Amino acid sequence: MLWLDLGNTRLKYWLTDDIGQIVSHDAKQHLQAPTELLMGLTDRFERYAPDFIGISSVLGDKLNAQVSDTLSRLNIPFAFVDVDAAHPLMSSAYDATQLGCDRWLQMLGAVDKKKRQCIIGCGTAVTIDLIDHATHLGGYIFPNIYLQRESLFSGTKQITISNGTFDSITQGVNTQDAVHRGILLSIVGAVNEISNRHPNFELIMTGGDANMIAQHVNRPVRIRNDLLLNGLARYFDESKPKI
Ligand SMILES: Nc1ncnc2c1ncn2[C@@H]1O[C@H](COP(=O)(O)OP(=O)(O)O)[C@@H](O)[C@H]1O
Ligand SMILES: CC(C)(COP(=O)(O)O)[C@@H](O)C(=O)NCCC(=O)O
Ligand SMILES: [K+]
Repeated sequence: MLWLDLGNTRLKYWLTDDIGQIVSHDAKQHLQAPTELLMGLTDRFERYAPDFIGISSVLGDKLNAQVSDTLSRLNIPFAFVDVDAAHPLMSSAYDATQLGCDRWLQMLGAVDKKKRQCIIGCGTAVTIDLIDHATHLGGYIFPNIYLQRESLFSGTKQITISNGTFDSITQGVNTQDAVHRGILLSIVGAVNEISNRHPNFELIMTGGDANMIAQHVNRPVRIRNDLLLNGLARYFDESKPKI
């Protein structure tokens, strides 16, 4: 199988064998041109001859149509994930027509009916979602640290920071530190607040910035970078008659 995750910043793929073991995987920045990136990867995909391609995309109809065109040339059946708020593994209170399928798949990949879980996606957007014994209660969406820095940069005259590192939440005594530490605190603070409000929910983080954020959270966080892949596998396993 070939599994594709088209996020707002990166395309991730996993090639798995008959028993579900990963034989090849990678994550690449697509710079809003996922089809060009996919075309460059088709040789590699063809070499593994997957019998199905399962896709999670949050890139919208126009880019998804281009992705479909590109994949059609491989002559391998493929399907995009549709959010199902009444899935047998997890029901959701969220408007299913709006919920990002990556968010949903990350939850589907983690859900455990015996637990209370808080899934934090640390991608282009930071998302926090609460699941109570396999019912998705809803969540929150934040711009990630880089988007926050860009908006501060473009909305002010005296803040011209374009680089620097997000490594501390201690107060800053110069603009560069105040900006970076303030932004990191806004995300870490939100996670800590959710953690305080929902002390019985296990904190689970995934996505490109998970390690950076997790270090500053005041409660143990489980990092799981297999959630989306796990969600894709669970989804297509349930919907097998369709493929
Ligand atoms: N090699 C990399 N290229 C781009 N971003 C990376 C890389 N490694 C880690 N990241 C971090 O990953 C974040 C994007 O996370 P990701 O989960 O891939 O997002 P999305 O699903 O929105 O594409 C970026 O904000 C960046 O900080
Ligand atoms: C919230 C997201 C932008 C996160 O995307 P990502 O950071 O993984 O690229 C994406 O899941 C999305 O576009 N969702 C639609 C809005 C919603 O979930 O309500
Ligand atoms: K993502």
